[in-house]
This record gives sequence, structure tokens and C-alpha cells, in this order.
Amino acid sequence: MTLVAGVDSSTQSCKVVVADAETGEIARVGQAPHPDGTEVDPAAWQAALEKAIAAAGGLDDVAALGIGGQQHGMVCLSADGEVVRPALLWNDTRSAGAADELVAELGGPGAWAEAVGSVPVASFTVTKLRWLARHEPEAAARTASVCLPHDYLTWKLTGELTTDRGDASGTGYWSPADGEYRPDLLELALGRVPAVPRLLAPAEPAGRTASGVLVSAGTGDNMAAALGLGIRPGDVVVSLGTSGTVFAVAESSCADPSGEVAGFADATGRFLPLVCTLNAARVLDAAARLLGVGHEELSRLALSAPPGADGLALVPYLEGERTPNRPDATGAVHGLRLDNATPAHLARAAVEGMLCGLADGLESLLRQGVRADRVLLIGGAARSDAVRRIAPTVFGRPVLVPPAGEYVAEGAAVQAAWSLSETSEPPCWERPGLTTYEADPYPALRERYAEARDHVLNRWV
Ligand SMILES: Nc1ncnc2c1ncn2[C@@H]1O[C@H](COP(=O)(O)OP(=O)(O)O)[C@@H](O)[C@H]1O
Ligand SMILES: O=C(CO)[C@@H](O)[C@H](O)COP(=O)(O)O
Repeated sequence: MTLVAGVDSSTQSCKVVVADAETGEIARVGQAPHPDGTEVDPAAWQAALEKAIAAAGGLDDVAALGIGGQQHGMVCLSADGEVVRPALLWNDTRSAGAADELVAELGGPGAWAEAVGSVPVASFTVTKLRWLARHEPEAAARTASVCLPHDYLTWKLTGELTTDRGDASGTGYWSPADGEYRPDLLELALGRVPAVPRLLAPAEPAGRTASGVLVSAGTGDNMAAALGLGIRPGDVVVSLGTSGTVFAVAESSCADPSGEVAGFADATGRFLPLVCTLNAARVLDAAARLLGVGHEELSRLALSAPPGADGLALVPYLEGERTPNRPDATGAVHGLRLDNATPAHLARAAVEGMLCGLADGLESLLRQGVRADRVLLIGGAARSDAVRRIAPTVFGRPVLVPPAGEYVAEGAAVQAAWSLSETSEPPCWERPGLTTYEADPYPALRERYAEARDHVLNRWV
């Protein structure tokens, strides 16, 4: 039996799975936490990766490894390969002003959608480079090359600075439609063109570790999840991790001038239209903290309240929001009355509010012509029974839930096996059984959320 390993170096932690390269059967797993915060020293990701690999039994019997990583993070390297400053992550919103500048300078959102398939907001790497040039000119001057979190870890393993089309498509300076970098946009942002990772073909190896383990190209976490689930056109994935994402695999590229849908590339040569919210699983973390309960009790409370929480509506912009682009917004609770001022109603409103943000994202995808024959629900918050049972009410359609698993890491392992086999398409591993959750739609809930979502305060200055 040949074993491969896959990694999910995500916002909150690093997860590793070791699997059979032919069947995908999981043999071992490991995990290690990441530091909190929206800027992180990449050395912390490397330390967590080493711990998670050790927890997964090491790589001595593994033939290939792939790295899936949180998208967009700006990793700046000096000429001698030192990290110039902590990486700004996808959920850092300090470059929101820089994003507005760049959008205006290129000629508006439509120009960016045409150039790179997406309209940059603070999450995108290109806006972080502009912020660096304006606010940390010395660090900008020392930046010889810029890469992404998964590129950094792959580089540390192989000595090669490479990337893949999936993660490159989230930078704001690589075009999914053309398959090329846009050095003009790098120069617009930073004032000069730094070195960028060499782009690898989907199954092209990045190199080998010192001990000889083959390392695949790696990719962004959502692209890896699509691989891990084996989704096809017609499938839509709702991922409820630190970020909330709604995405699908498409045969052609997308360019949404509204900026709601990011026109990313996937890890196989196709495309990955995606909507991302800053707020997802941590909305439920916050609600549990407010109520002084754990996730199981929060779920029980939420299910004990009626759909719509008797008019209590929670707007989940706890970290600002990316879609809609409200980087300075805060969360809000509306419709509070004596009869709905209960822990159960607040728990229900938190689940419904979080899901409504993703339901808006699903509608944005549909407006771009994406087919949603099936909606799959994954991510940490999908472990919640309340989330699984309430999601069909909010989405107005059934949701299919695979067994709790690390589908980003499994997708990275699929890519590792693909790099070993060098076949034209990735290996088709046996997919887990899906549990269907159905419920009566409750349109008034979405109408109530639409009434509430614009009535929020900006963060306290
Ligand atoms: N049973 C649960 N109910 C609700 N949230 C949960 C549950 N289990 C884990 N979570 C939350 O899921 C999040 C981690 O999900 P994960 O997909 O691993 O995030 P990421 O990949 O972004 O690091 C954490 O915020 C955690 O609190
Ligand atoms: O920014 C995006 C997608 O555009 C996020 O999906 C990040 O890739 C973070 O992912 P998680 O840590 O939430 O898995």
C-alpha cells in the first residue's frame, strides 16, 4: 500500500491526514493549533506543521505530500530568504483603503474583474502589497519576493518557491482566464515587480523533501476541499470554518464586476467561483461564549427556539465583513423583545444569522450562472446538529453533509497521489456517504435578515 499525506494549514490550525494513495482510506491524522490574530509569523505555520506531522506518525512511510493552505496571506521574503514581517492574513482588513485605491486606479471594479476575475478587497494579496508600500516602505524595500502561506510551507520543504493556479488566483495579480501573472498589477500595488513563485501545472511536483518525499504543487484550502470532496459542476459547497465560503467547480472562468463572486481557478485546470464571508464558525464561538455554554448546548438551545427566533435577527459582522464589503462593520442584534430575550432565541438567531450570510452568497453564485443541483455542507461549524438542521430552512433547499472530516487536507492528499500517478485527471477516491437534511423553507427569515443587515454600527474608533 502506498501512503500519501495532505495538509490543511488554515487560519486556526494545521491538520494532517495520511491516506492510502489508491483508495483514500485514512490511516492516520494529526493536528496542531495556530496563533490567533490576523497577522502571523510564517515560522509559526512551519512549527505547527512539524507538530501535526509528528502527531500523524511522521512521513517515513509516506511517498508524497501536498499542502493546502489558507488563501491570500502576504508572505514577504528578503533577498536572503528571511521573512521581512509577519504575514498579513486573508482576514486582516487594514488594507481595505488600499483596495479602494487600487480599484479606482485601474478604472473601477469592472476593470479588475476583467483583468484577474475578481474585484480586490482587503483579503486579496495585492491590496496588502499596496498597504505595505504606503505604511511600511522599509519592509517593502526589503521585499525581494512575495508568496502565499501554502507556497511558504512548500518552499520550506523543497527549497523551491512555487505555487499553483488555484492559490495564485486569489492574489489579485494572476489571471485565471489567461493563466498568467499580471506584473503590471504588482507594480501598480508595490511600485515595482517583486519575484513571485513559479507556477506549476496541477499534477506537477514542486520537488522533494530532504528525506525524499515527493511534494506536490499544493493549493488554496477551498480548491483543496473541492478535490477532497470530488465535486463536479452542479455541486455547490458551503464551508463553515473560520471563513464562510460558498463555491463550485466551473468549466469556464467567471468575472463578477459587483465583486460578490471571486472568479478563482481550481486545482485541476477548471475554475472555482467563490463567495467568502469573514464570519462563519466564530459567530457560533462568540454566541456560545456570550451564553456561557459549549457547542453541544448552543446547538440544543438553538433547536429549541422556533424558525426565525420570534423575530430576533443577528447580523454576524463580528470581524467586519468581506461579502458584502463592510470591513469596518460590527455585528448587531435586532428585534429584541421581552418574549424573545432568551438564550434559546439568541442561539437560534446566531445560527440563522451566520447561515443567512452564506445564503446571500449562494444567491450571488446562482446569479453568475452556477448550477446548484446539490449543496454540500462542511467545515467545523457543520459539526453542529443545529447548523445541519437549520441550514435547509435558511437555504430553502436540502443540504448534504459528509461525515465530519478534514476535506481540505484530504484534497491535498488527493493532489499528492495525483503527482505520483501523473494521470490526466486526479485519482477518484471512494467518497464518503452523504446525509441529507431537509426542512420546510421559511422565506420570512431571509426577508427579516435582509431588513436587518444594513443596520449596523462601524467598529468603535
Ligand atoms: N460542534 C461544533 N459546533 C460549532 N462549531 C464548531 C464545532 N466544532 C468545531 N467548531 C468550530 O469550527 C471552527 C474550526 O473549524 P475549521 O473548519 O477547522 O476552521 P479553519 O479550517 O478555518 O481553521 C472553530 O471556530 C470551532 O470552534
Ligand atoms: O479567504 C478565503 C477564501 O477567499 C478563506 O477561505 C481563507 O482561505 C481561509 O480559509 P479557512 O481558514 O477559513 O479555511
